[in-house]
Amino acid sequence: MTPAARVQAAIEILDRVVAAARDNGPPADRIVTEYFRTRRFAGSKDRRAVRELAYRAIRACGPVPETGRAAMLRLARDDAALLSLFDGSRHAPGPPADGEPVADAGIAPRWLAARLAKSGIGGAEAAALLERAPLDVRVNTLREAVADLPEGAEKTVAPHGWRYPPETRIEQSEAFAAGAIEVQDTGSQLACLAVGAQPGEAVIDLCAGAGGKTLALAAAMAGTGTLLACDTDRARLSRLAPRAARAGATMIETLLLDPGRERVALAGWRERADAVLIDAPCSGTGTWRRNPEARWRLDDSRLGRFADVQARLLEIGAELVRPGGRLVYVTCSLLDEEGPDRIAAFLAASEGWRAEPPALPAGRDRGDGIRLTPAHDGTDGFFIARLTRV
Ligand SMILES: C[S@@+](CC[C@H](N)C(=O)[O-])C[C@H]1O[C@@H](n2cnc3c(N)ncnc32)[C@H](O)[C@@H]1O
Repeated sequence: MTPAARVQAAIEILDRVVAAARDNGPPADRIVTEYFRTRRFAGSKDRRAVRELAYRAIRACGPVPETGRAAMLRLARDDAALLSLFDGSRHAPGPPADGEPVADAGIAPRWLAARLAKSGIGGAEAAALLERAPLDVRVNTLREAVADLPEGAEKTVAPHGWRYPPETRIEQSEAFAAGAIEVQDTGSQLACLAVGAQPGEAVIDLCAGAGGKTLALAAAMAGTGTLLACDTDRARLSRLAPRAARAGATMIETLLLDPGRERVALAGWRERADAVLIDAPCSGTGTWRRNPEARWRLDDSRLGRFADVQARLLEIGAELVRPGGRLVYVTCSLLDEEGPDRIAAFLAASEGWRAEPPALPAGRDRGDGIRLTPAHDGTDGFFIARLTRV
């Protein structure tokens, strides 16, 4: 593909990303994969270049752009070489017309940028939300003897964490195939550390998804004790078993929950868990480095629904903790309404709980918990609170 044809391809992808943001369609990475499935002529260098261009344009636009072309023109405003490729030649985008719409720059749609600012995320903190994320891995202590760590890593602050440059193809390494390493952001590793899971304990991962954090808990527990992974999403939860097998985490049990009837399925666990992790569904404002188009999918009512689910999950999780046990609440959001405000409301409404923010090697206090941010900690954005049942 010529450089100009790559720009046109990125514009076509952006059109699909914009439509998907409006209609709750697939995420950008799936759109990119789909786009190339029917365009076999594009080589791997073309694909990488087109993908990179599309993501740069997504990051450059604050509000949802009108079209893919308007998004690309925003990027081209500050990039003369890119603008020169709008030349109307074969497979190239046509030259910009006078008065043609150009998307607005910014961190996020205005209302959302204002919410973040109210939560103390503005300026450099906000800009860092859109930087390219590094590639972090966690050495799986259940399997670490099986294969060497691939070269090129730097140690992170997480006890078993290492960092690679973003373009590293870690999934092709022997260590990955052998289950000796897991791809996991440092912030996510620290959220698991906050649980303080010990060998032999009974631990519940209430929102386990495909088990990213469950596997870290299993390693912290040295593969012993009881570890129950729950979720309401059958497809996600079903991805856990093969991952657990690869990681050598044989003690994990899974439990598919029926939304609204979680308490029924978990009745036998009341007041039995040493620790419950609630990695709650949230807006994901802390993970825009990886999914920058996610900021175009939020609105006020969606945020309100997240807050309701978070409050409910806190109540459900709290009932499972034994006296003296820990309840750890995590969101990958930097909005106070999904973090400190939820914990403050829970503590105000519930007796017998004490906030005990975990001692982590990164982060800053925020409300009754700890906040991690890309700018301050080099991690995805997280809020992590630990409560003890007294
Ligand atoms: C942030 S994700 C979890 C990510 C996962 N812990 C990991 O580390 O990869 C939140 C999860 O909560 C699940 N969820 C939503 N509502 C739930 C509910 N009522 N009970 C349990 N899980 C729920 C979603 O299906 C989603 O997988």
